[in-house]
Formats: sequence, C-alpha cells, structure tokens
Amino acid sequence: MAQYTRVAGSVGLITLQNPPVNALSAMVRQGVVDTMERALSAPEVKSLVICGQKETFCGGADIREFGTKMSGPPLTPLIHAIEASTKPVVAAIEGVALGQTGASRGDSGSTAS
Ligand SMILES: CCCCCC/C=C/CC(=O)SCCNC(=O)CCNC(=O)[C@H](O)C(C)(C)COP(=O)(O)OP(=O)(O)OC[C@H]1O[C@@H](n2cnc3c(N)ncnc32)[C@H](O)[C@@H]1OP(=O)(O)O
Repeated sequence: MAQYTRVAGSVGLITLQNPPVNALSAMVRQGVVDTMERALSAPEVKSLVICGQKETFCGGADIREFGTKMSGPPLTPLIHAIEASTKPVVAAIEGVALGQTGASRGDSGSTAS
C-alpha cells in the first residue's frame, strides 16, 4: 500500500509500504495513484514527497507477482501522472532504489520531477 500523511502543513507525504523492500506491487501502485489524486485535489497541499520506509526506497517490481496475472494500474501511466503533476513531486531516496529505468544504492538524497 501507500500511506498518505500531511507534514509541515503543506507537504503531502506518500510512503511506499510493502515489506521487505517496498516493491511496486499492484496494491502499492494503486496506493500511489489514490494518494496522488488525494494530494493533488487538496488545496492546502502545495508539494509532495514520495519515500520508502525502513531505510529502503523501493526494490522495483514485486518479484512475488512474477508469473501471476497482471493486476492493478500499469507503471508507465503512473510515472506520467507524477511527471505531469501540477504540484512539485520530490522522491526522498534512502537505500535501494530499483526499477524500470535504472538502479542505485545510495545513502540518502532526492530527485525532483
Ligand atoms: C506493471 C508492473 C510492474 C511494475 C514495475 C515495473 C518493472 C520494473 C522492472 C524492475 O523493477 S526489475 C527489478 C525487480 N527487482 C529486483 O529484481 C530486485 C531483486 N532484489 C534485490 O536485488 C535485492 O534483494 C535487494 C532489493 C537489493 C535487497 O538486497 P538485500 O541483500 O538487502 O536483501 P535480500 O536478502 O536480497 O532480500 C531481502 C528480502 O526481500 C525480498 N525481496 C527482494 N527484492 C524483492 C522484490 N523486488 N519484490 C519482493 N520481495 C523482494 C527477498 O526475497 C528477501 O525476502 P526474504 O523473505 O527475507 O527471503
């Protein structure tokens, strides 16, 4: 899933939650879609941060779903929705960040779209 909270008054925080590595399962992708919509429609939210939990950003595709029937929202439209956001979206990356366009393992940092 993806948990939505509001911090510092105007920042929407979307936390990827899928132990052990916050992989992009169908539920996580749906959670990001839902929480993005919620944050974008909230006038008090001026910017968004997407983060992982427990010192891991994201392990990429959820390997437990390999070989099963695809469900949930596809990834590419989700990425496009984030890139087209009317509010700035920052990824707060800690630890592993794996996925469609590359992989990294770092200490901490952030990228913006
Ligand atoms: C439209 C649907 C698809 C959306 C996604 C789009 C597709 C993008 C392409 C990709 O994302 S390809 C990349 C897929 N990811 C991987 O192949 C990651 C494989 N895992 C690793 O490389 C490592 O496990 C790690 C993430 C670097 C962590 O290494 P570490 O040494 O810290 O821990 P491990 O002992 O290896 O693993 C711990 C624990 O986590 C489980 N696990 C690891 N990766 C995943 C994953 N991607 N999904 C689900 N579970 C994962 C691993 O099985 C271990 O579990 P255990 O129960 O403790 O044995």
